[in-house]
Amino acid sequence: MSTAPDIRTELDIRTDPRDPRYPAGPRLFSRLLTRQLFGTSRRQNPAEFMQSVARDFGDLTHYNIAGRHFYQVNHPDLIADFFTTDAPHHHRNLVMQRSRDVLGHGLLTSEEPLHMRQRRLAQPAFLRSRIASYADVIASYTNAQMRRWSNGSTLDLHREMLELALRIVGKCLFDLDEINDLHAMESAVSSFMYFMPLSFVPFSRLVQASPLPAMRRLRAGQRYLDELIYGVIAERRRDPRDRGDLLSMLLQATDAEEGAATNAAISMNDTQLRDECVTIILAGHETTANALSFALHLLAQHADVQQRLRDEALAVLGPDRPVTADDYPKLKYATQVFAETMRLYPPVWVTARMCAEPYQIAGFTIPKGAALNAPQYALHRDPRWWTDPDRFDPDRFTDGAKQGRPRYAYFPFGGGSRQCIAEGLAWMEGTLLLAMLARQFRFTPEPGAPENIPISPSITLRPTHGVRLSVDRT
Ligand code: HEM
Repeated sequence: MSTAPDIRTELDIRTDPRDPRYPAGPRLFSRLLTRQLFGTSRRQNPAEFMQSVARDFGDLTHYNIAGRHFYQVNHPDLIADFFTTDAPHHHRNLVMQRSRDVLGHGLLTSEEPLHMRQRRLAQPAFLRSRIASYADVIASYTNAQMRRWSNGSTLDLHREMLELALRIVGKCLFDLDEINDLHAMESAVSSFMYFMPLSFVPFSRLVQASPLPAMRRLRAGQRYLDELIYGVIAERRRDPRDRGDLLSMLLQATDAEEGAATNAAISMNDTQLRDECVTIILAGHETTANALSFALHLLAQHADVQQRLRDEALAVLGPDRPVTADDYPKLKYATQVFAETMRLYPPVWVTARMCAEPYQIAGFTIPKGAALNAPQYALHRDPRWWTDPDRFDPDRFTDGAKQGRPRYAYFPFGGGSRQCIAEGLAWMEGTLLLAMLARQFRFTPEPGAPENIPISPSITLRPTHGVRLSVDRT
């Protein structure tokens, strides 16, 4: 996707009237009390909370939770700084730091300079030429999944998309034709996702070592994935042919920059490979599945958009030919639908960091240890950049429409040196999959289903109760 030009606009920065050292923000205790006493509004989820803070207090906001400083940046210019000039002052946030217990030191959790080195090594696996071959995987696995759907049935499409995305990542990463034990893999991955927000609570290490069922599942999941991944790595070391998958690329990767100093090729050891594989499974599975599930929900709610998507899919792909990577750039409307879905329901709904050393934003000093949030959810629904922001309208993403917005009014894949390494793959996967699904099936909501789907913002943004739709062959 081409990006919008850099348009800079005036910032709305306000000072806290009670303490000029801080930017304005809500007093959480009084807010909570008012709500308890007067029931002034329904309970907000964290994504809606950040959206309301941005709306009520300006472009840089501050609040205290349990004695900890939180700063939230709500303007595209500040988001641009967050990802570029301010990034050297940041560490990974607390959740990512504690997630090293299960993820190790992969791309998501590592700090510089390790992160940069690993990124250099992993980058070739995600180049355009390489990911083109994954289109065949996407096509055949999507066809296989659709064959299991009986005409006229009602399905939880969120479950279906989670399963499909996991099969696709298993094949693209390891060339696993059939994940032997999909259930074990799913439960390992979901126990990890369950653990990540928990890592925020005090004494989480004690909780993790406890005999609680969820923690037992976490440890079993860790053992299962370790066995699987180390097994595949050992087999590949014995027979290092290129299988065309991500792991082959990671195994071949050598760091010329570091190697130059020692005159030897530097590559990843088994632990680093394991950490990157677990990271890719986790980062590549739920994000994609959630985006696709929300897209299907929106398509079911908007029959006109669904029909336009189907018309394009039939025009580009014909009625039954398998898709290829060459189809991807021609499926312009499908890409717009995927883009607009991630505007309304960004799978990564907030980018969080921790302040590593004091620095200034808009004249305010950010103290060491403060939490920093750049909320995709709030920026993507800010009426300054999006007219009628809650309306689903894929035409916001025509080339012309994109020109009028600042680069960081929209950032589902983050930015700067930590921008999603697989962004190209994710766009291709989302676009091809949506076109294939709309070509074959019509999706309709269950009678009485709410138009606004309940959401759960945790590590990723999920549909709280899944996405139940009826599926009919076209
Ligand atoms: C719609 C799908 C996806 C979305 C919305 C998404 C979003 C993101 C975002 C926002 C980040 C940056 C996080 C941060 O700044 O802290 C990120 C990082 C990452 N993503 Fe994705 N992602 C998607 C799909 C994938 C896929 C398919 C893979 C792998 C196959 C993947 C692998 C990664 C990795 C390894 C990182 C860490 C990069 C680094 O720190 O250098 N993602 N993703």
